[in-house]
Amino acid sequence: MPRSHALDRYRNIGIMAHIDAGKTTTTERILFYTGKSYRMGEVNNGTAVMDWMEQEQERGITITSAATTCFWRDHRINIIDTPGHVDFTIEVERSLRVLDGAVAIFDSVAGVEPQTETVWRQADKYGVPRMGFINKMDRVGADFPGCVAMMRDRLGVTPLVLQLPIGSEASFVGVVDLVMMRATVWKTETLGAEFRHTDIPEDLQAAAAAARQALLDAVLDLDEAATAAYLERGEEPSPDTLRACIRKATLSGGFVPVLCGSAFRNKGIQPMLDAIVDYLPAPGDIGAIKGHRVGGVESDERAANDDSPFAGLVFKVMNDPYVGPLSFFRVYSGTVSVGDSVFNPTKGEREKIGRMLEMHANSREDITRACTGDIVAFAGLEHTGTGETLCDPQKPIVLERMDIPEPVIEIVVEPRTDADHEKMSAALGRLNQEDPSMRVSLDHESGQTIIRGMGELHLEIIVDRMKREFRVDAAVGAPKVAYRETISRSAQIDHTHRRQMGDRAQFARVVLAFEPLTRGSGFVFENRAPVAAVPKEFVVGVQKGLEAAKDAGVVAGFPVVDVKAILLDGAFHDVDSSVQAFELATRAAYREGLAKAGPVLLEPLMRVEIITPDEYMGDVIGDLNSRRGQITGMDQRGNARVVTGQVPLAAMFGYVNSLRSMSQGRAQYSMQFDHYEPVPQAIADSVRAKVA
Ligand SMILES: Nc1nc2c(ncn2[C@@H]2O[C@H](COP(=O)(O)OP(=O)(O)OP(=O)(O)O)[C@@H](O)[C@H]2O)c(=O)[nH]1
Repeated sequence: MPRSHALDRYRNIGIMAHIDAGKTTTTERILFYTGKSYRMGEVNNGTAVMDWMEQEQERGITITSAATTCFWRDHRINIIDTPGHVDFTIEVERSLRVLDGAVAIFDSVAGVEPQTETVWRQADKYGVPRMGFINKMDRVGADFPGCVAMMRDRLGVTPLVLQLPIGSEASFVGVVDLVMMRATVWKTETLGAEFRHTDIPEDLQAAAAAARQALLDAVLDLDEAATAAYLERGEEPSPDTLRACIRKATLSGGFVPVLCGSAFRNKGIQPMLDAIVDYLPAPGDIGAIKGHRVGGVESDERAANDDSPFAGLVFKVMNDPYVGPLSFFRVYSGTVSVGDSVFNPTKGEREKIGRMLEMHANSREDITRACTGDIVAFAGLEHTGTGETLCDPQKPIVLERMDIPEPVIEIVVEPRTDADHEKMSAALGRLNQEDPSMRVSLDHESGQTIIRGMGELHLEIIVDRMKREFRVDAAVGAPKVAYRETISRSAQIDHTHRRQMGDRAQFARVVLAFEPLTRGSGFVFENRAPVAAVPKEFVVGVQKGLEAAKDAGVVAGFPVVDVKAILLDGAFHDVDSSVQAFELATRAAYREGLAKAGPVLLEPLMRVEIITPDEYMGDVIGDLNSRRGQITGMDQRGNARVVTGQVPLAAMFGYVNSLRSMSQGRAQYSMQFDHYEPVPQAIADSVRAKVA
């Protein structure tokens, strides 16, 4: 079966934005104009077709990244929705991993907002070419040049202004197209509004000429012949030549085409679609995808074409009410058909491709084959989770895994009945498969289940889904800071476990050293004991003991990280020693050893940015200081002040309400995990007192 579109007619793109910049509205419009959305959803009344989950509709925010296929100018555009809320960074990373280009939506009044900056930096990491769409040109205070300047200043890019707005705020009617040097004006604001091309309005001619000149200066030297013709003979480049130069500049990174419009008023969407086709990369432009060494699988790469061995990445697993778990998948190389048996090299398991779907905004189509560049959903995969590779079993490759951020906040959930208990473990297993940034663990002492996540909202949504989708009835505790524990110096313990139980005795001796490691190393075990002192079978007991013990430290029972435990020596008895005896000896040695090694409590420190009108600046700073915050920067942005700082998460609960009342609702903030740091002694004491 031949492919429907050549690979150079594919665009796998993401739409990224700060909350409320208009990502959902813009996506909706794109789907409408590309003809796949039959009913126009409006975010304000909660029927947007991209937002499928109930929670999203209720909250009016986009949480999951669903992929949607649509068509424009005989190109196949796959849109991967990326969330704007920083609680969902992992979702952003996931989608950035599989998209080739992105459209960043800016609010013309707010400009470059903190989360856009965050997502922008993430996109830098993945080298994703981008274009900008300055939305909401109809809003009071819309400032196109201000936004462009902010892109330059805050994002450090060279904006390629391809349009100028005609009118602003209520009088915004269209754009000057600087490639064609003509105006595009929308007749009405209703959906499906037609546009017409006219001459550039007189009062914009000088500005348009200057902006066009700036554009030529920025990109024309990417085409030698065009530069020569222009410089020597004064010949203007043809639109195609100019577009080719803009494309080259965009793909090389650093240059960002900028367009404008108003998604809500249906202006500017069609030219944006043209620009996606003209300037954003096709899968072939990205080059071969690299795999990395894991276990027996060597590092390798795959060229992006149908003849390469099959390989691709599951970037999203979501539970679909009709089909069950759906795994969104990007094919990087080769092709895959229904009935194929493919290989998951991370799990070492085969998967059978039973059903394959192409997702549209509000319909799905069963397909039998997917080719390089396609984004499809597999139904019924058994073993594969988010971030894992599926490939040709004869040619295994592991495509890179994504960075998963540290969870900083936790809640305790207690199912009401035994039946709920069972449902809950199934539900959490499923949710975890969808979302590797949530962690589930069992408190060994209390037997309670603990869920850890990225932020209050993240946990709230997990619990909400557990209750609604999986019908689990559970008592849920208040969110708490996910503290960690570590040690500040090395210590060595020689512990002998001896116990008489009836006519049986238990014996094990372990010599364990505990050493601090650098942040982010986790808990590591090393065995250096001679086999004659501790035979292999008993080393298992030591490992088991540490495994169980590391979840609870000696300061206040939080997980222990950045510690190396080394088994140096030991002793056993032919009859009385057992795995269990070694496990018990290790647990005792662990408690003693950690207590000797200067244990400390670590807390998550958050990077906070607050944007406030000048008059509340003093209050905002005073309040941050009272929250143990450290101010790291103060800046002016437009007529607002920007305060940045680091504040312990523990001091930030309910901050949104304080800030609101402090500034009469005018200040905003955003917050993100930065690193773990030791807690001051007085605070550590109070945390311990609360836990005890
Ligand atoms: N005036 C005006 N309002 C707009 C425009 N585009 C979107 N909006 C409004 O801005 C609000 C946010 O729009 P969304 O499309 O939900 O923004 P979003 O970026 O998807 O937001 P999240 O899903 O929360 O990340 C809604 O009330 C929209 O109606 C626009 O062009 N002009």
